[in-house]
Amino acid sequence: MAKFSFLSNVAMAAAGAYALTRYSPGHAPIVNLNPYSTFSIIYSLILAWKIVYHMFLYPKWLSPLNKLPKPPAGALGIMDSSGSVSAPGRERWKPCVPHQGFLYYLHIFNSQRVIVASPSAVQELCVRADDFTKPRLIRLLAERFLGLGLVLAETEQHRAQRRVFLPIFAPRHVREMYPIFWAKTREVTQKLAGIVESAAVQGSGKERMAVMEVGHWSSRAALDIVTMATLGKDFGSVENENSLLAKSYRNALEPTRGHLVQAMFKLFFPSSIVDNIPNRWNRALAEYVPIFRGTCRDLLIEKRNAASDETIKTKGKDLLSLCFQYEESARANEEELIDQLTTFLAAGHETISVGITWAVYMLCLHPEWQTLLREETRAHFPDPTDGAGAAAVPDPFVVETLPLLQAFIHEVLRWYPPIPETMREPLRDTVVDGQFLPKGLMLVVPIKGIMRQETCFGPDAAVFNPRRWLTEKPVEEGEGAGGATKLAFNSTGGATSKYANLSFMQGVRSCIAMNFAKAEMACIIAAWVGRFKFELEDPSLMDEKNMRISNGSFSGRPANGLNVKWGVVDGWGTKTATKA
Ligand code: HEM
Repeated sequence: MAKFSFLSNVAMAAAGAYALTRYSPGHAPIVNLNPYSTFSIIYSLILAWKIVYHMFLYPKWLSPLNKLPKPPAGALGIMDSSGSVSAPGRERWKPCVPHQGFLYYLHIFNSQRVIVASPSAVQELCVRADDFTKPRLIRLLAERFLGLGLVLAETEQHRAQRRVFLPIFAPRHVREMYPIFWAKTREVTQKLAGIVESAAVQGSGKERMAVMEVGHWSSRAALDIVTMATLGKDFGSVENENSLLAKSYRNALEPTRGHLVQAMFKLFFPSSIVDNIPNRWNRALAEYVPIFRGTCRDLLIEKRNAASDETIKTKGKDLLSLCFQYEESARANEEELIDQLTTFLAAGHETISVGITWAVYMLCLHPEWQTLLREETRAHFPDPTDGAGAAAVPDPFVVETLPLLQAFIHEVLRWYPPIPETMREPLRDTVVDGQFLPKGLMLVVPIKGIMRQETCFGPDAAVFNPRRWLTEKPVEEGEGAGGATKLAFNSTGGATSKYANLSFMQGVRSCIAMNFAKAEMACIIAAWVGRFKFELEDPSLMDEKNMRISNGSFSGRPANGLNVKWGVVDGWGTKTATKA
């Protein structure tokens, strides 16, 4: 894209115009034109040549990548936005195209892209993290609100940040967060149960069901949990959907197709121009990003003032304390600390909300799993709607090993990974798995496509089957009868390689909060399936082919939301729980 640089074109045209009018006026493109017109003509010719060369000649005929297998369908025209290159499209056609781990296609404006589709090639991208950075497009899309936090930082800066922030997501520390997960889970579950009950009172009362959009509620709960767990502050989004933080997040940070298109424009034109176009995305960013970042700034100041005791700043494991440690070790300034806070809020909110939404969709498609999970979770979780049970918290060690719940969550994350694809860009010309990849090429890792390939998850990879995460194990002595077996969770799911299991990616750029995410999802899904039964409002969605998936942001979620009929299931029974 650097070849398209706006400034270099202007400079070349200006130099050409100057040279022609100054030294050879008789040979200016059209005799007697003034320098401005000469400049315009030369500029147009440069642009036209670059467009023809970079958009047609090179990608379609001259690029060495052209020899790689390609999508079988889809006219690769100037605006190549055919279905064959969309994320769901890729996943559909890939198994039909024989490949050696790499596929080539042309994206918008015929920009070249290579899909990295084999675990061994993905492994190289993960292991050689310093050679493959996040592409410029991703930085342009997210930098304005995330800054250079952990998601966007690269190489040495990334390593320094990751070292500092790892402890907050260590398994032991995540287990200490269960009271937070559970308190918010109780609050949202009680609120939803109340809505269902009042819908039943107002309606016929027979059905005791209410239609609610799953993503709306999972998003509110996830935002509160991530702010409580990382910033120690409840912004009350479950209580009030228009709470300041929820509203500013929705309006400024929620990724939309508009933001993506705007970021693409920045590949061709300077950010200072694109960011100042008077459109609704820029207006929203200008209005709400300062509110969001201002909230984070206030929290930092509050914590700094409160932490007069140096040990709180240097030994604490909460995010704010770690921010102070980062400030000291990396000599970071306040804006960089705010970058970290916004990064964690954004990365930890949308993904979980999307994961829970897909889990409820899968429960609707597979009602037998509602029954199985309800039985298991009611036996091991306290009743979240029991007003008197506020002090009871599920035991993290039990939750981590509950076979059915864990198997179900892992299969949902395999089948509908909240981040269905990611991208990388080689920092220099390189070779991966024997394939030459030029510097700056956009590499697409089709996380979802890979996890649905038979070569990665076995012959039934293209089927939703939580049982792939279960193994029969002999019952240990002291547990019961000799020779008997029990179901146990197995964490590989039968994947042929660690690098086939990519819901959270792998290596040093993998999700830093994987344990946190799984624990939070376990609490919410257990509480909801224990208390509610689910049915799709639109029965046509029982066929997954009718489910449209949004493709305009980092996460893949139901394009039109997920409206589900929620019904309260009475009873809960005795539960095993620890006291907080
Ligand atoms: C089910 C929920 C989640 C899923 C599926 C998920 C998935 C991922 C994936 C695939 C990546 C790698 C992205 C890439 O390389 O392009 C990633 C990175 C990251 N995630 Fe998550 N994530 C989840 C939840 C969370 C939560 C709750 C947080 C924070 C509280 C979080 C914070 C991050 C951060 C900071 C990174 C960047 C790590 C780095 O580059 O060192 N994620 N996540």
